[in-house]
Amino acid sequence: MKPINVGLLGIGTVGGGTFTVLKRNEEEITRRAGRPIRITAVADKNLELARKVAGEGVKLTDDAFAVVADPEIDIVVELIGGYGIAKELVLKAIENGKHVVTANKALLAVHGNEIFAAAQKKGVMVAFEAAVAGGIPIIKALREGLSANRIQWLAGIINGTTNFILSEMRDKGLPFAEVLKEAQALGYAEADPTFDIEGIDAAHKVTIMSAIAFGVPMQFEAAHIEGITALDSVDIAYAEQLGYRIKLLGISRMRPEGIELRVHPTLIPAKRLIANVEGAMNAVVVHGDAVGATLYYGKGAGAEPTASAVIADLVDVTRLHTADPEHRVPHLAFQPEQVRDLKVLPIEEVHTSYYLRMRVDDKPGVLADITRILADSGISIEAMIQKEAPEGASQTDIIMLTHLTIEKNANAAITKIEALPVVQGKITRLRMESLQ
Ligand SMILES: NC(=O)C1=CN([C@@H]2O[C@H](COP(=O)(O)OP(=O)(O)OC[C@H]3O[C@@H](n4cnc5c(N)ncnc54)[C@H](O)[C@@H]3O)[C@@H](O)[C@H]2O)C=CC1
Ligand SMILES: N[C@@H](CC=O)C(=O)O
Ligand code: NA
Repeated sequence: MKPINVGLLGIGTVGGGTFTVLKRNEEEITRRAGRPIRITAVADKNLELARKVAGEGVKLTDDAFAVVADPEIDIVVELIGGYGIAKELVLKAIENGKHVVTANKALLAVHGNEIFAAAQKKGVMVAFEAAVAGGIPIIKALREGLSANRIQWLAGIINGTTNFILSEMRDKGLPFAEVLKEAQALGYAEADPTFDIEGIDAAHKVTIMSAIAFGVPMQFEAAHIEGITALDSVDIAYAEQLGYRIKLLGISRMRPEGIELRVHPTLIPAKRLIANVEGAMNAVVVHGDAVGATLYYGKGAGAEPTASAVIADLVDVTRLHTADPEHRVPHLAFQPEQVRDLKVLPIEEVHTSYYLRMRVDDKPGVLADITRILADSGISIEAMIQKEAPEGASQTDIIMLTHLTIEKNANAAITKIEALPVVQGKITRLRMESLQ
């Protein structure tokens, strides 16, 4: 059977893993795909690296556009990253009638609407399993496995670097900067690690999941994004005492009036399976009206786990290469003309519950003042701890967990509580999700 020819753009962490796994499992993969999948050209601006990884028998170049223009290439695999040259290369590959496989979530979250429209017009596939949660087949699950459902919400630990940092800080008490360096050395972090720690990478991924779960366009620019840099280790400890874990979650929920799309540190009950996902592991919970809650778990970063998803896409594209475009699974799960223009809700309209930590004067009546403001705002309290003031101290910490409310309600109540003379400084507020 004639092999399918692949041009690999970028042979770094994921590109290197893809090359290695494809070679190692060649026989198994061919049995699945129906024909051999061969990387026949590699472009990397670091030619020495390309030579070292790919060896002999493959065309090597530092000009990625030469691969994209090569008439012998059937599928272009983009593993360079970023929104710059990667966008030009992907659009050029599509224009040249080539299928594209990419792990580039940044590119798809920001320019996906344009890229998928171009691919649709040209009748080529753009496959992106590796772009979300690395090796976990979450795109396949959302796009195909759950297609009977009205998906109601999804929430995931979708950034390995930050989950690794939170786990190491909690378990070993290591400082943030040290753990970040380790995550970089292990190949988990983005080229610019602020994308990881500020929640941007997770927002890219939840934007993509939201689009294919709900049949809406990519709306990254409307996502609410908070990372883990402002997180205080005292809150990690208080959350534990209350039976919760803090995880950086990407959350998207379908509501009749719009879509919630947000990334922030989140308290989740410690007894949930997802609360126990540690290190660079990822996990996503998807809730469908028919199936209920489903959980997907696995390695979300690293060379071979991500290569696993890239190659699964190569197998899919190879199988469907000769199929009529109408018989292929739609890029974004819904038929293109069925994509709905449902907008992302502002963060003030989000429905959630809260963890509040405040420093107060250690005087009688303080608690009554605070609970009155919350009650007047229609916010009920689920749990509370008041720390004993240390010997001789005149102030103490109160930690409260609230029931569900609307964010603007919580904001108004927090402003009123902060204005009380007995409350010192700003209130620390974290969102909580029950994930049931
Ligand atoms: N590392 C990981 O665990 C994961 C990475 N991804 C995504 O996969 C993509 C690749 O990531 P990594 O392999 O980690 O990056 P990397 O930095 O290890 O590899 C990128 C490669 O592209 C080459 N390159 C850069 N500019 C180029 C250009 N103009 N022409 C040709 N080659 C060029 C670099 O020399 C490098 O070898 C990114 O989009 C990333 O977000 C997705 C999931 C997991
Ligand atoms: N930097 C990302 C890599 C995979 O997408 C992460 O840490 O999850
Ligand atoms: Na995946």
